[in-house]
Amino acid sequence: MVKWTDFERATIKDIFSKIDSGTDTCVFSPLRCLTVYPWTQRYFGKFGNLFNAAAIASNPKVKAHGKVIMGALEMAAKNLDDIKNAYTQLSILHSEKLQVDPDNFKLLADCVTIVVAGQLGKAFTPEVHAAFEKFLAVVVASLRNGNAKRYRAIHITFS
Ligand code: HEM
Repeated sequence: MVKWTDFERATIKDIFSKIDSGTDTCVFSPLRCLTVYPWTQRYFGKFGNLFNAAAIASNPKVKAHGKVIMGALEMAAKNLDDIKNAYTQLSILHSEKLQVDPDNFKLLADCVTIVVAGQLGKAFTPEVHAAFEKFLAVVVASLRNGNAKRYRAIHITFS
């Protein structure tokens, strides 16, 4: 079980109170991810035009998906003591249905960090960064969990 200090709990809560998931700001993390790591576009065939940074930035489906991702991160922040269980369905969805290479989770998490750092400015101190990095590491590990189960199952089948 992950242990959180009072400072980490307060910091994560504070960050989500400062990020307004109703605004365009939360859109920047998938936008950045799809632009900087273009291979991630392959999972979003249904999203239409992702041809270049301008197309990605003006794509309404990317915008909507940014809010969906921030919603999932807020859900993790509200379930700090059991993110793994809170993410069970999401993890299975990404592993079994969407078949996302789990290495991509860390890339998106890094994009979220950059966006949050930009929004918080000077308030994003090294200590705040460390707390948020730990939070995202737990989110990424919880999302990877479905894959771990899948590969264990494959291993059992073939051994
Ligand atoms: C911090 C990491 C991530 C979080 C919190 C997250 C969260 C979510 C959520 C909440 C959904 C909607 C699930 C539903 O409809 O029930 C979703 C869908 C999806 N995610 Fe992720 N995701 C993450 C990373 C990624 C990455 C790295 C990729 C691919 C590179 C990806 C690809 C997708 C795709 C293709 C969908 C379906 C989109 C659609 O058809 O509307 N996700 N994700």
